[in-house]
Amino acid sequence: MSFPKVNPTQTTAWKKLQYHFEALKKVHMMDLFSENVSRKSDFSYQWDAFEVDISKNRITSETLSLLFQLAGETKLKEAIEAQFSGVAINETEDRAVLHTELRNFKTMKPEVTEALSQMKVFSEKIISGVWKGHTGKPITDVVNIGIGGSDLGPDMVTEALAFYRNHLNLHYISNVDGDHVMETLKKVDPETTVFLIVSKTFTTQETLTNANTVREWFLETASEVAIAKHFVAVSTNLEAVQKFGIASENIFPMWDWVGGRFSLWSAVGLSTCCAIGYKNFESLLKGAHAMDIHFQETDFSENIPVLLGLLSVWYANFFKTETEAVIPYSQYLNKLVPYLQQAFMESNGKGVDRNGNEIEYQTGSVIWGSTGTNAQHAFFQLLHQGTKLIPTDFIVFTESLHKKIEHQNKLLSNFYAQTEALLYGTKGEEMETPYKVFQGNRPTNSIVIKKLTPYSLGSLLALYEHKIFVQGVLWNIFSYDQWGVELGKKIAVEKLAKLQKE
Ligand SMILES: O=P(O)(O)OC[C@H]1O[C@](O)(CO)[C@@H](O)[C@@H]1O
Repeated sequence: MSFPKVNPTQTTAWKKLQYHFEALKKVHMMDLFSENVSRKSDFSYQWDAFEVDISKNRITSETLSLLFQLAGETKLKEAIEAQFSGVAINETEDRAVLHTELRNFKTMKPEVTEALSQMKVFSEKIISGVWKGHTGKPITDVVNIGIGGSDLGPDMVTEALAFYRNHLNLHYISNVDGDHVMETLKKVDPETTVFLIVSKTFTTQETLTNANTVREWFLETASEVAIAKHFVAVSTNLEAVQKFGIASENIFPMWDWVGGRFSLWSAVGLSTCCAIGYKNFESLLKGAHAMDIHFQETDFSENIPVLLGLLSVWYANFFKTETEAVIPYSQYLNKLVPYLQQAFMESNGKGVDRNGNEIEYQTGSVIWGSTGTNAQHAFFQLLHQGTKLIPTDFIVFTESLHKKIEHQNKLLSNFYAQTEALLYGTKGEEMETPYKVFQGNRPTNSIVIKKLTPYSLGSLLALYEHKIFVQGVLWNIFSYDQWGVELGKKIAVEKLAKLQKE
C-alpha cells in the first residue's frame, strides 16, 4: 500500500506555519542568537563524521515543531517505510524505488551481489593489466559513454575521489555535440582503451550516437572480433545491447527499480569502480547505507535529511524563495552541483500533484552553486547584498587530504567567515555609505565533515537523495518519474527527420 496523498496546504500545520511565518519574517537571526546563548548547539546535529549546523536559519524551535507536524500530516514516516519496503511508489511508471538496496549488504538481492562481483572481477582485471586490448597491451584508459544519470554521478564521484585513484585515465563523453567525442578520441589509443556504454534504456539518442561514432573510429584500426576486448555495456535493455554487437559476458545489468539519477551505486558506477578500485567503491556504498539507516530509523527531531528537507519547504513555500545554492569548500567536489541539479530538478520539478491536480504552491527549487572559495569571487556579491533570499548549503571537510595546513586554515576560515557574514551582516555597525551595508539575516546550513573519503562521500550523496524524497512527499509530488524530458526529445526526432531530408 502506498502512503496517503495529502495536499500540504490543506493541513492544520500549514495554516499554523503561515501565521508563524508572519510573526517571524522580520525577525533578525542575530536577535535569535542574542536571546538564546545555546542556539548553535541547540540546532546542531552530530552524526558519524558529520556535524550539521542549522542554527543560522530563520527558524525557532516552534518552526521546527510545526514542520514536524506538517511531516506528520503529510505522512512522511509512512512514505519512508513505503519506499524502503519496495512499494511501487513511482506510480506513473508503476515501479518500486530501491536504489537503497544497491548498498544494503545485509538484505541484498542475489542479482545485485552478482553484479557487484562482476564489477569487482572486471575492475581488478583492468587495473592489474590482466585484461589486454586486442593487440595484447594492457588498458590505460577507460571511457564512459552516457548522459544524465549515466554520466553525471560517475563523473562527479570519480573526480571527487581523485585522491584515491589508481593509474587509469578516465574520460566521460556525454554531449551529442560531435566535438565532445572527437576531442576525447584525440586523447586515447584504441589499442589500450575500454569503452563503457552506459544507458539504462539503451535508446538515448546522445549515447547511441556517440557509441556508434566511437565504434566506427575503433573499427578503422581493428576488426569486429576486437570489439569484445574494448566495448562493455551497462543497461536493462539486453536485446538492444546485443544488437549493438557487445559480447554477452561484457554486459552489466541494471534494473527498472533504480532511477537513472540514483544509479551511480549500480554498475552505472563501473567507471568509478575502475578508477578507485572495488574496495573503495564498496566503501562508498557502505557510507551511503549508513545514511540510509540514519534516515530510516532516527526520530525526525534528529534526522538530518528530514531537517534539511523541511527547511527547504519552509523557505520555498513561506518565504517564497525560488533557488537554493550549494557551495562545497572542496575543489574535489567541483562536479557536485551539476550532479545535484539533475537529482533535485529532474525529481522535484513537477507541477501536478499525486492526485493528478495542478499545483498552486511552489515545488522544486532551482539548485545552483560552485566551489568555495572560487564562488566568493564570482557570485557571492548577490548572496550578500542582492534582493533575493537564497538559502545556501556550505559543505567543508575539516581535514585536508594533502595536508597543506596553511591552505586548509585559509579554506576553513573563509568557510566560517562567509556563513557569519551572511548571518550578521553589518547590523549594529555604523557604515559611512549605504553601499557598504550588509543586511545579513541570510540563511545557511553548515555541513562539516571530518574528511573526504569514499565512505563520507557516500553518506553525503545519500543525505541529498533523502532530502529530495522528503521534499517530494511534503509537496505531494511523484519524485521518481521525469515525463518533462520527453516532449523535447520527441520534437527533436521530428526536426532531425526534416533536417536530414533537407
Ligand atoms: O541511462 P539512459 O536510459 O540513457 O538515460 C539517461 C538520462 O536520460 C533521462 O531519461 C532524461 O532524458 C535521465 O533521467 C537519465 O538519467
